[in-house]
Amino acid sequence: MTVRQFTVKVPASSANIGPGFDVLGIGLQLYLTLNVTVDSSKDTSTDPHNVKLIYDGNLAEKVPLESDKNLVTQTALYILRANGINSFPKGTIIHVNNPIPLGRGLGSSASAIVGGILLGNEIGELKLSKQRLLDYCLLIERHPDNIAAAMLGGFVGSYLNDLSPEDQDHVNVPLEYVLPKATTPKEKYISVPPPVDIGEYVKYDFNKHIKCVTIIPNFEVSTDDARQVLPDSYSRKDIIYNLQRLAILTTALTQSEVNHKLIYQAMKDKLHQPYRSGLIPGLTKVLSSVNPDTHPGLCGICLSGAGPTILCLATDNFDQIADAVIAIFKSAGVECSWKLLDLAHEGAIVETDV
Ligand SMILES: Nc1ncnc2c1ncn2[C@@H]1O[C@H](COP(=O)(O)OP(=O)(O)O)[C@@H](O)[C@H]1O
Ligand SMILES: N[C@@H](CCOP(=O)(O)O)C(=O)O
Repeated sequence: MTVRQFTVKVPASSANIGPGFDVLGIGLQLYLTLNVTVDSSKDTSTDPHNVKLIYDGNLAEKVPLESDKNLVTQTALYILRANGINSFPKGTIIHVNNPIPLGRGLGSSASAIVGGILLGNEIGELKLSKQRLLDYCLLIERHPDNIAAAMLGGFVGSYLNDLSPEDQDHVNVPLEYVLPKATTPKEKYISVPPPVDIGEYVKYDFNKHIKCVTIIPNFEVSTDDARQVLPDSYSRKDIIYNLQRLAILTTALTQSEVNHKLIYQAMKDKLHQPYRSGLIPGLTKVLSSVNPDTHPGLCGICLSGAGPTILCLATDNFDQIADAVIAIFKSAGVECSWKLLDLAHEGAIVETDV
């Protein structure tokens, strides 16, 4: 009888940080954990790929426990298949603990994908680097911002490389070929590794006095839906508006003396937030009424990821800032909870139990 045990731990994330749509992300100290045991004496044969999944967390009733339907195990099966392995070993038991709320803009899907890729890397003993594992993640979540933050931790910027036409076709395959559905023909399953170096990533410093106040409305916005409402093209004026702020923001957040007003202005956006306001009652008012003059200590305010969570970066007065946002949402008929979170500087890890 062989027993193997390890734990995968992946931080939540907040993507975009205002002007950095699909570019910036920060890892947050709220962790998806996968406690994995492989014990060949345990019978897991009722699952098509030998896994018994146990899930604790928000909206647990919505999370499938079959390995070919659950995002974490589907993702692990993709990286295993791409490396010649078609199943988990017999007796694989995965206990998932997920405090990251689903569909709220705190990167739950990015954490699940990064967790699934690390799970597959460990189960298959593939020993791939994080840079290479990010290539696998990007075949599933095709914007790098929160994937990079979840994998690497800290405050991260990323871009996607120009690929050859064949590599670009590979990256653009329908998602159901990467994470097959029951209706996907077997011959369409992606079972080869992704192109190498799909993206590039840099970690910036981040002033340690700046904390993340996350105000979480009690409804979900699917990231897919929130991307559907965005236009296909933008005016030169709006693109320049965001580029100017992005250039200032990545340095402003690193400076030892926090310049609240500079950060506040640099966190404004014209590429995604205005279009998403139709999905999030109260958003326009929240973004226009809570500022460093009305709420000292606030550095900047933006939609977290695709929303509906609001991210306030702040050095002080966290409760008052959260209360102000909650009151505005309440007047729009939306109830919220909130969390004060620090940056997760380290990113995703695998801890092997002896
Ligand atoms: N730990 C998890 N296990 C299984 N599925 C998950 C997990 N985390 C997220 N998901 C899936 O991802 C969906 C949310 O993804 P998405 O719309 O991108 O929102 P988010 O902003 O939370 O990433 C969930 O409804 C669920 O289907
Ligand atoms: N850049 C993406 C980020 C989505 O983040 P999520 O946490 O909401 O999944 C976007 O804004 O669409």
